Amino acid sequence: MPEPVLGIVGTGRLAAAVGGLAQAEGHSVRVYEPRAVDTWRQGPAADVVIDCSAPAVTGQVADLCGELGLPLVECVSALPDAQLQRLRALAAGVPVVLAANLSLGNYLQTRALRSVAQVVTTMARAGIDGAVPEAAVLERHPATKAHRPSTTAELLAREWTRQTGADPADVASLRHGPAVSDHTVSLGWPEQSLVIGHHVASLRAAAAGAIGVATWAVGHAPGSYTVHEVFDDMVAAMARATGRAEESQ
Ligand SMILES: NC(=O)C1=CN([C@@H]2O[C@H](COP(=O)(O)OP(=O)(O)OC[C@H]3O[C@@H](n4cnc5c(N)ncnc54)[C@H](OP(=O)(O)O)[C@@H]3O)[C@@H](O)[C@H]2O)C=CC1
Ligand SMILES: O=C(O)C1=N[C@H](C(=O)O)C[C@H](O)C1
Repeated sequence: MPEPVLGIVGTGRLAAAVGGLAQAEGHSVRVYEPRAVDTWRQGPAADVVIDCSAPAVTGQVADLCGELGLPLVECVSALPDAQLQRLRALAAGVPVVLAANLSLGNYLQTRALRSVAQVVTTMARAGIDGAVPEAAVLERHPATKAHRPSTTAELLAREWTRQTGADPADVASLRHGPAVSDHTVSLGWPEQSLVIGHHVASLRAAAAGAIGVATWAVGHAPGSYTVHEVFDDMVAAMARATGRAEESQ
């Protein structure tokens, strides 16, 4: 099968990082300018769409993908419920990957957090008092970031709650400093603490994930996937290909 043409919606920082890396890796790219929707249906379509724009644009992106049957990698954060519902409806016909954080480090951070949560909840069920620590999430982005908290911070908090049944004590935001982001989960017991942190210095981290996930989405069945489900699937395929036991989730 020929390499898919990657459609990128956006002209900002993330779009530039995805487009720059895609071209450096030899992918064909079509840019969909978010303020020129009337041009989107002109010329040959892409094979998959990577939305790097803004919540105001997501409905039009979903319309395009629905009409042309194109898989969608949705990278925009802080989507309102109405947009998320629109994407769920779209997923009946095409693969839709919800990808609020595309970096490998966030995937590993989330898996590490889940692993810790599973151990301490097992200890708590066995009757060990105080096994489950108090959690807190702190995210930092530059002052230019549009909303707070980041969707990534909300997802880390939700993962902790899902695994332990306890909400983090706080999900806090800091707006200062350089690109791109820091996400820190602090776990505190009275006598000790554990910090699971992830620092991103370049949007190339997200761009690499976006290109891999978009390529995965082409040819996959319609449905709604999280980016971490896609990474799980990729890791399982690598484990099979290298003859190792499949990754346990
Ligand atoms: N999934 C991930 O790993 C990552 C996700 N993100 C998320 O991706 C999104 C984009 O981030 P970033 O590239 O830094 O943002 P930028 O502000 O640099 O770019 C946003 C893009 O959307 C366009 N846009 C914004 N508002 C509108 C509007 N109302 N109508 C039409 N077009 C609009 C902008 O056009 P114009 O310049 O003309 O305003 C620009 O092309 C954010 O939601 C961010 O949180 C960011 C990094 C990583
Ligand atoms: O705006 C950003 O830069 C980022 N936004 C995403 C989020 O809100 O979770 C992911 C990452 O933090 C970069």
